[in-house]
This record gives sequence, C-alpha cells and structure tokens, in this order.
Amino acid sequence: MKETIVVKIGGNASDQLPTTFFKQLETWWLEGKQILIIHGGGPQISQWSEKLQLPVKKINGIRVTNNETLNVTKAVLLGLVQPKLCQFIGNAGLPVIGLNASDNHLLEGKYLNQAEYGEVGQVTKINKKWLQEELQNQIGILAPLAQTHEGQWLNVNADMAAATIAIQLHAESLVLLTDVPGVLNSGKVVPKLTETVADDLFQQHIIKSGMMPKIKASFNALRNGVNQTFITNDLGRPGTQFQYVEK
Ligand SMILES: Nc1ncnc2c1ncn2[C@@H]1O[C@H](COP(=O)(O)OP(=O)(O)O)[C@@H](O)[C@H]1O
Ligand SMILES: CC(=O)N[C@@H](CCC(=O)OP(=O)(O)O)C(=O)O
Repeated sequence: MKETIVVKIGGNASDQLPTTFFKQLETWWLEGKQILIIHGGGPQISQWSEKLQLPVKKINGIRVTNNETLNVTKAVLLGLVQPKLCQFIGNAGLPVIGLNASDNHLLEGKYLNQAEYGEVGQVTKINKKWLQEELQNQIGILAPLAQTHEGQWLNVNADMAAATIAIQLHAESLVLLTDVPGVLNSGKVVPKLTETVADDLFQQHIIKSGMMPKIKASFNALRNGVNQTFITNDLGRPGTQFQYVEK
C-alpha cells in the first residue's frame, strides 16, 4: 500500500504558505505518496464570530461552541478557508479535492464534553475505504468537523482531528504546520520532545494555549502507530520532532 502523509495546516499558516510548502507537496506526490491535508481556521472563525458579535471563548485551545458558533465555523471552514487552500494547491499544478464530514459519511464523531464545550466533538470513525480511493488520484483537503451517527455536526479541534485520522489511515507521518518553527523554550526550538519533557514545559507554563492540543495530538498519534510526528512552520524543516518512549 502507498505511504500516507497527513499534514495539518493551522489557520494562521494557511494564509501565508511559503514556496517550500508547494515544492514539498509536489515531491511527495511525484514519489507516489498519498497526501491528506487537514486544515484549521481558528483565527478566521474568531474574526467572523467577533464581526457577528458572538462570544469567542477557548478552554485549553478548544473553542466553546454554541449552535450559532457552529454555523459560523461551518461557513468559514467550508466557505472561505477550504476553497482558498484548494485554489492555492490547484494553482501549484497539483490535483486536489476539498472534503468534509458529510461526504459519504467521511468523519463520524461524538461529543467531547457537551457541558463544558458545547457542540464540540472528536472523530471516532472514518470512511477509510472511500477516502483511500480518493487519495489515489488527488491530494485531499479536509475540514475538521464531524457528524454524529444521528447527523448532528460537531466542531473538532483540527490538531486532534488530524491525529485521529492519521492513526486510522496508518499514516507514516503527521506534520502539524503552524506559525511557529516548533515548540519553543526560551525562544529556541526544542528539536526532540519526549512526553516527560513536554509535561515539564506544561507545568512551567512554557507550553500553553494553541500548543496544547498539538502536543496531545502528536503523542496520541505516536502511541497509536504513526511513525513520526513533527511541529514546524516549514515543510522543508523538521522543527520539533516528538519522541515516544514506551512506559
Ligand atoms: N511553548 C510554545 N512554543 C511555541 N508556541 C507556543 C508555545 N506555547 C504556546 N504557543 C502558541 O501556540 C501557537 C500555535 O497554536 P495556534 O495559534 O492554535 O496555531 P494553529 O492555528 O496553527 O493551530 C503559537 O503561535 C504560540 O502563540
Ligand atoms: C473545537 C475547536 O477548537 N475547533 C477549532 C477548529 C479549527 C481549528 O482547529 O483551527 P486552527 O488549527 O487554526 O486552530 C476552532 O473552532 O477553532
């Protein structure tokens, strides 16, 4: 079976993708790898929520989402962020398809903690067979939303969605592309990060906010069979590589 690479692009990163991003995608594509991109859009959702005078609240990097925020999230991710990314990648001469949870039951999910976060979920199941077929012919760009078995849409943190999907696809690598060159400690990138060191940086409040779901997602992926996980702002540089030590 072809090697699969899952790349998550944060909302900040998606507005200013460097040439190296498209070059690396092209290299992987020409090498015959399957590529799935999960896109975020957090800053864009916050911006539109503010314009619409809706509350913007995150707990540990997870957006508290009521029904109105859920509608804004769907509109922004599927109406603004995803088409723009498809356009950029298509303009780079690569075959691409935009995807969402409702395509052939692509992403099923369940509530994370409705009392705390509202209409927020985690991915529980993917339509792997159909997705693998789609990825044979084109690069997939998928939004981080899921649907419950009953059809209720859920907002999913894109880092967490990317990790679960990478696990279910038995991906070789998961790359979290963001607006910082890796996990930073005193202004320097930590090149290799174990869970013990990550816990320590978290206790010291050096790892916080949007970095928290990324750390959790990266170790979750490694624990469950993904061979390599990275956080970087440039696909040409490894940034921080996560190291899983079995306990
Ligand atoms: N130790 C850390 N190293 C680097 N970034 C950190 C750290 N702790 C918190 N952050 C924050 O995490 C942000 C990346 O998360 P986020 O804004 O959610 O990005 P994305 O939109 O790519 O998911 C960085 O811009 C930075 O502000
Ligand atoms: C539940 C939850 O937090 N969902 C995220 C989905 C988008 C996202 O994760 O975007 P970034 O990767 O750009 O942060 C949100 O509403 O912001």
